[in-house]
Amino acid sequence: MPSSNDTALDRKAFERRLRQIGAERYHDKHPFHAMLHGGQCSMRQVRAWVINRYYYQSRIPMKDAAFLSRCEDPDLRRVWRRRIDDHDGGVEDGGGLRRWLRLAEAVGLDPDYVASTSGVLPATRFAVDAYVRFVRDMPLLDAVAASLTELFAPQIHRDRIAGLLEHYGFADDAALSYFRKRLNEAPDDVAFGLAWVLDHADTLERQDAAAAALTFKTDVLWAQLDALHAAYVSPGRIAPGGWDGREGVTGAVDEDRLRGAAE
Ligand SMILES: O=C(O)c1cc(C(=O)O)c2c(n1)C(=O)C(=O)c1cc(C(=O)O)[nH]c1-2
Repeated sequence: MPSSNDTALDRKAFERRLRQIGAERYHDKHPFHAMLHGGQCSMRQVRAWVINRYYYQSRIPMKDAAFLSRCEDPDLRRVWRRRIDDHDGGVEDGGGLRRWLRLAEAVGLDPDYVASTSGVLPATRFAVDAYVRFVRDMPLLDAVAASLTELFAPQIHRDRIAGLLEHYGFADDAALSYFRKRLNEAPDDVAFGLAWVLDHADTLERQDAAAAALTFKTDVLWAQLDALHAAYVSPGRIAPGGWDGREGVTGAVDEDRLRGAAE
């Protein structure tokens, strides 16, 4: 929402404006997350989330590469390039993407199937691709501001670790290593990104643009969960091309053990 006068907010007030967007719109408020963290998801629903969310993960380093390709400031590039490393990692150990595939294995999915991204819902693709395009095409301020949903991510990662450990038999340290690692990585990213946005959004017009970018990003995240919920919870209408609940499920998984405490 644009401010009511044409004077830029001071840093503290503008930061409050940004945080308010998260308080109202971040996807931790989506009913799918309540189901997931509360142990109400079936293994089919957990797997659908793992498959679709991988698409988001896989595009994050691509959007960061798009960002770097447009960035003329070596100091900004030096800080930003670490984000690609966080997700892609080195040849031996891999990074966040490989850790996500460990989660895929733990829930009884073939990691190659998940990495192929076939079975991703069309609406998930549209939402995530829109984020990559946004970062490629919009001013750098908007692109950095869009990444600031990560301000709100550590709490959702903590809730997820606790909720999955409590409710699902598949959850252990290896399966959840993606989220634990993000708890260390995200705070540095977000401290830098927030300071950069506060420094550069020095007119009301820029503050409005940054707030709109962050709002857009909350839509990207929310739309992914809406797609998942409509396909695999209610009304259960899977778009053509969406995962059918069987493909990529590894043969010898003991469903009861994976579901564990949630049964
Ligand atoms: O689990 C989540 O809810 C969640 C949310 C977000 C986010 O807010 O965009 C990110 C992540 N996780 C995440 O793990 C991650 O690496 C990440 C990078 C970015 C970004 O926009 O650059 N967001 C997020």
